[in-house]
Amino acid sequence: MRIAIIGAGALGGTFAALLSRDGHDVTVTARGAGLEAIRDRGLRLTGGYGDVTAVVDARTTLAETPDLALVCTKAHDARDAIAANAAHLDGIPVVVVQNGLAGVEAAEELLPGSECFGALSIIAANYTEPGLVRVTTTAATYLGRGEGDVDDATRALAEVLGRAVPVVPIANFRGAQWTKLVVNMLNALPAATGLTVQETIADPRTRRILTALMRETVRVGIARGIRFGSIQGLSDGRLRFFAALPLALGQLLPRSMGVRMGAVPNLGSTLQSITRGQATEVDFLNGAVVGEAARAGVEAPVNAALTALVHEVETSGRFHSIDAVVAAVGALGRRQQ
Ligand SMILES: NC(=O)C1=CN([C@@H]2O[C@H](COP(=O)(O)OP(=O)(O)OC[C@H]3O[C@@H](n4cnc5c(N)ncnc54)[C@H](OP(=O)(O)O)[C@@H]3O)[C@@H](O)[C@H]2O)C=CC1
Ligand SMILES: CC(C)(CO)C(=O)C(=O)O
Repeated sequence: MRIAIIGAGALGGTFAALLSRDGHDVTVTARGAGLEAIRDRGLRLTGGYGDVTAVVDARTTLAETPDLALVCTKAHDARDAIAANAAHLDGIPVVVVQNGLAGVEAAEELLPGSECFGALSIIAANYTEPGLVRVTTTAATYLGRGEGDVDDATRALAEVLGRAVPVVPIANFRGAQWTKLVVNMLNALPAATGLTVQETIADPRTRRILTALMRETVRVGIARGIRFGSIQGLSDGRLRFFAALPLALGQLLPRSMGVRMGAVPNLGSTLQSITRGQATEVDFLNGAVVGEAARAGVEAPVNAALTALVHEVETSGRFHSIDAVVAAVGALGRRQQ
């Protein structure tokens, strides 16, 4: 199959290399140093899925219409990247591989002739240097669309992609985006402090704030009438139970996520943007929780505080100490026993 990957960074690079290894004819779009490196040395993947050097067609925008495309940019770059390639994307199936709640709707709006799907990946991939990606945790990617059952098109697509990388078709994709949003509460604290995800879970002070972030997100989802979709053992029932627990007990949730993630240090995709001096997706993650809370007429103070802290790091280039983060959000967390 001719498959295009729009945005060959950490996850896009992972999918491009693994789909190329599976025999597909892969084109990637990239820019700057990434584009140069992929053209010069191929797309290099290392870590959990083995070592692959994929020779792929790399360009700034597509020159031909592929059979299938995966949009793998960060959320804030997705609209521009889709628009720049719309002439060759509109009409073909498009999978938006993206965290947050907004990705699939944006693609549907910009590509009215396409069938659009969403993919929620639990893979942890580190864009180590231009053109080089290291997979630090292997895990499933969940594919779906809408709120209903798995349809035939989703099942067929999952089968094609699943030959290259583990892909699970899921029902209630919309609800699963919310479940992934809860998982992505792992991202902001590393971006605010420079700690890895594992260090964030290990430290009792950051783990407590992380639990408060996750619990607040589930409570906002409930206030918005969301039925959480099942991914990675997290179901609607389990999340509702978690949201009712006191913070001390709720900490079992991030702890179990840390165990699944394993020991290879994971920066998370938001801290990776910071280390590259780029804008982050925080407005689409913690910021989205704040926006959804406002729509439900409730508050999300811990998510609001973390959104502000990450924006401060984006601007100053300096991480906050754990003590400073505790001072900024600790009082909020303590109020929410
Ligand atoms: N990394 C991970 O482990 C995981 C990430 N995710 C999610 O997957 C999505 C992608 O994240 P991730 O792979 O980490 O992001 P990256 O920033 O590593 O990769 C995105 C790539 O897209 C490129 N890009 C952006 N706009 C364009 C454009 N217009 N044309 C061509 N290339 C473009 C970027 O280039 P440049 O470098 O120049 O900005 C970058 O290389 C996010 O929503 C993230 O939250 C989900 C699970 C795990
Ligand atoms: C699952 C996790 C936390 C993997 O790193 C992720 O989605 C991200 O980094 O954005």
